[in-house]
Amino acid sequence: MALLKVDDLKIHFPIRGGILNRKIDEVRAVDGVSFEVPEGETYGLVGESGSGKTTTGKAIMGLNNITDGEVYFDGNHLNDKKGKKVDVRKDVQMIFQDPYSSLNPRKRVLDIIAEPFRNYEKLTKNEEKKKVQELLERVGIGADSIMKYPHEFSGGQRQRIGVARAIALNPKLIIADEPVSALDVSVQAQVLNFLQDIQKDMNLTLFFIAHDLGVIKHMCDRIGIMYQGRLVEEGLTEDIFNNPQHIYTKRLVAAIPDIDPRRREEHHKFRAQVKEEYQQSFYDYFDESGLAYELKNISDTHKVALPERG
Ligand SMILES: Nc1ncnc2c1ncn2[C@@H]1O[C@H](COP(=O)(O)OP(=O)(O)OP(=O)(O)O)[C@@H](O)[C@H]1O
Repeated sequence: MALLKVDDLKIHFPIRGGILNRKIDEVRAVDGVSFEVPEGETYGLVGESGSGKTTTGKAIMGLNNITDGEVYFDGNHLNDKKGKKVDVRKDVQMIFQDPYSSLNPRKRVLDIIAEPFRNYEKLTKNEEKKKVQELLERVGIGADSIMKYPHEFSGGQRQRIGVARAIALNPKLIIADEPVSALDVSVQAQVLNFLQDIQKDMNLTLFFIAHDLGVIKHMCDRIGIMYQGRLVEEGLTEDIFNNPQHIYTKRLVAAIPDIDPRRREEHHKFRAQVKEEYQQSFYDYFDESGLAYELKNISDTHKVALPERG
């Protein structure tokens, strides 16, 4: 059974205006998204800025009001209006994009990491200290760092402290929202590998949000490609990379710089094909699919000239 099941999730935010502050329109941040994540696997949600990835992640954490659709976690219906409220705060933890702003600069590592479990476990001061030291060791930071402040650590180390805090309650699912995009490229791979080790060790399920397909390829068993609040394609990572179906996915895959010299020629061919297909299908697809779509926006984002209308 899937640990996480999201079924036709919709999250619309009202846009208010006028002197009466009435709802005049809405942003369809998430507009009918479905996927399942089996226990112990990593699911990647990829898409450009504003496509609805974070809004989906927050809905799983219970941090967003759901307009329509269902979220099930570990067999529990999380947004059943008539049913009993299910509290997933202990089982679902989040790690954030920016390790510089997500740790309180005025708190010591001891308090940062102990904070989540202080609400759940009544430990003595000594037991608490021991537990934090064990967690620090586990994430590869010396136990003697316990009295330090966040500014005394590098970005990669801070992200490890964020992970120590996230795993302190033995969660089942971790939502990682762009966990390495604020880090130097040189430390990104280290942090990703470390996350995978922790995942294996603890049989964690990971929900991984990123805009970088290279990162997603490295980490995920399955991926969903999100575009303007919808999943345009969804499946096993390998299948999506080897045989992308949707023109938007093809463009993302074609944009990955391929550093394997044996595949360079193949990749160049694929790029040329995608370019042609994109030109041909551009208006067909975007006009008829009903996706709200701003021409200027995509040409700016992808730094491409728009094709002539045929
Ligand atoms: N509380 C809110 N009220 C109104 N609109 C919102 C709210 N939260 C998000 N949105 C809008 O919903 C859309 C999706 O945002 P979201 O943050 O989920 O995208 P994203 O794919 O995670 O992008 P990024 O990578 O930039 O974080 C955006 O247009 C955003 O402006």
